[in-house]
Amino acid sequence: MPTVEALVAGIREGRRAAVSQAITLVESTSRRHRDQARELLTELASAPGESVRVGISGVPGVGKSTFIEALGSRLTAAGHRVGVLAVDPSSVRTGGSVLGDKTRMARLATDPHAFIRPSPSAGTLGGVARATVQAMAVLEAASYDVVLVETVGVGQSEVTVAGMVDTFLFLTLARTGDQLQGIKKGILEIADVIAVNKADGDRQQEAKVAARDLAGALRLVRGHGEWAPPVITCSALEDSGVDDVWERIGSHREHLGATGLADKRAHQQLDFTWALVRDELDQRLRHSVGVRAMRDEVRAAVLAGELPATVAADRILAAYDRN
Ligand SMILES: Nc1nc2c(ncn2[C@@H]2O[C@H](COP(=O)(O)OP(=O)(O)OP(=O)(O)O)[C@@H](O)[C@H]2O)c(=O)[nH]1
Repeated sequence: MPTVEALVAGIREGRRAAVSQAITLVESTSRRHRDQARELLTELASAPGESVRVGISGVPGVGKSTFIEALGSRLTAAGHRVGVLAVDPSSVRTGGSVLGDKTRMARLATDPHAFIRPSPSAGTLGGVARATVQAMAVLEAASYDVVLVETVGVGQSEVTVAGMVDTFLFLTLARTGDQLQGIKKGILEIADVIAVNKADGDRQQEAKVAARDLAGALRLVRGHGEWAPPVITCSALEDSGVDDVWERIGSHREHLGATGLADKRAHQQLDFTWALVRDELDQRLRHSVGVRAMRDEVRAAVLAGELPATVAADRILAAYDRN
């Protein structure tokens, strides 16, 4: 691993190897690497790059990779530098595929103006989020002016990604029957733009109907005066409507305005600060010598019904504090 100084220089020149090594560094959980990563990010922060941060989510098979390939290729053709990151905290990969898998974005993977990085496999969502936010800073310092963060439509990962991007795009499919059944209410609350994908062939009409239904449902969820997330249709496979989605992302940005965007990012930083603190405390608790020494005993006592949870928790905390 090169020195932090060399990495910073390489990143500023936009050299891929340096970007890649820096991301490996920020993904590492070793103490020494964490210290180096902190030093690196402090250096990079002195020249913050301005970028468009977009989260992209949807259930496995909705077409996220295909969509990112289509959108990313359009953007690089238009002169942008595009970074693609992924947040996938599940140990068992969704549908067997790795998010951010380069083989599924073949064109973008060989595009000199794009940088794709699969999700770090590090266990907890907090750990993955931490690495991703830092990887985003590395990409921005290397002049990637659009960063796309892919995540799956399961669990907490969408909320986490929504907390690190400017605009959150939710990809969905037209389904027969109850269109909204498969869509969690929470998603409608965090989505800024919704696109019904696979609107091609004989599915176009169905997709339009689904988009209209969804737009109706959204009106019930969102209050007056708030940003009304547009619901549009697209086909990532045929690359139709993808430009429209990008335009809507731009509209959302305009709606935020410069101060709105700065404010949103500042609050994200604050939330992230506390998330990091919680994550670190959790790590310390796990590695606490005092807690380790009594963990098995407490476990057995709680399982046997001999120790109430409240008392057990107090004992664990006392052991941690004594450390
Ligand atoms: N007809 C049609 N098929 C599509 C479209 N977009 C993606 N597909 C197909 O849907 C399948 C899944 O696409 P992916 O892009 O791998 O989907 P994904 O959401 O990234 O999937 P996971 O990584 O498993 O979560 C592939 O066979 C694609 O070719 C589209 O716009 N129209």
